Amino acid sequence: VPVGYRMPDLRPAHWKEVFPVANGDRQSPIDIKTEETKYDPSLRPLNPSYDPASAKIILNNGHSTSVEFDDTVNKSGSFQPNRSNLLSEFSCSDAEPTTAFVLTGGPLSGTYRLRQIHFHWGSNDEAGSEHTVDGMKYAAELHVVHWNAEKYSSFVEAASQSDGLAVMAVFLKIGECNPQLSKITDRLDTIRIKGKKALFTNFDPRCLLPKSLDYWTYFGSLTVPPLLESVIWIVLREPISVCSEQLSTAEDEVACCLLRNFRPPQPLRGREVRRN
Ligand SMILES: NS(=O)(=O)c1ccc(S(=O)(=O)NCc2cccs2)s1
Ligand SMILES: [Zn+2]
Repeated sequence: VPVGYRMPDLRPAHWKEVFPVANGDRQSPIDIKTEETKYDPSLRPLNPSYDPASAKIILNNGHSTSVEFDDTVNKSGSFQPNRSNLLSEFSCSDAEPTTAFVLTGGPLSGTYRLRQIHFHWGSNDEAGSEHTVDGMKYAAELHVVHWNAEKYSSFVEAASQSDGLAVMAVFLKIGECNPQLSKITDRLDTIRIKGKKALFTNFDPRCLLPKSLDYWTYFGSLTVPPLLESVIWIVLREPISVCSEQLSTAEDEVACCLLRNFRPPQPLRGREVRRN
């Protein structure tokens, strides 16, 4: 390390020194005050449909564990379904096998393509989620990251546009063990150190979603640097369950870099939180 080089302080309170947008007026996460959310009849049902074969790798990127998907299919949908590549027996829902991996409906206009999923957790079962509900923290939070592939030609371009990204957030609460989640936590030992990645496919994120897809939605930002204010947040109201062992596996396996990777709630700055 060069003499005199001062490692930047990576704690959330110092991010504004490197990313001034941290003090912006549409930062995430937020505390969702349920009494102040507004019912909006124009909000449509969410329609996630994912192709399990588009899952590619599991990655420890230093601040979270993520599953990366192949989001390069061109607009014409060159992927042709057939028995062998649909692996529908891997699907957890009786939904029709799909050839896309997109999120449509909800508050979105257009088609948002799946890019990656990742988790935020804490060092114990009491804290870990980024969004809170009436001040209550969940044990962890899953983020399903999509980008507006209809309007923009790449994820990085979309990430700098106000309607570029759509992230579906799912709360994890301590309860029954979650066999779908085990497909990920059982692989964490293969990516123990930062930057490590491993093959990971035949995974349908729909299997991690709760029964109800009712949601709150608001305009916000990435919750990690570069904190870009380009995210339409869709927070599912029903949590999924995870057992302590699964969460402690995650914390133990990759505790080195991920012990506490959740940003505290940010000022609402007059924004509205709508519900369907
Ligand atoms: N917690 S969250 O859902 O807000 C995310 C954190 C990281 C995300 S990313 O992997 O999509 N990279 C985001 C980008 C990096 C550079 C340009 S955009 S999304
Ligand atoms: Zn996240």
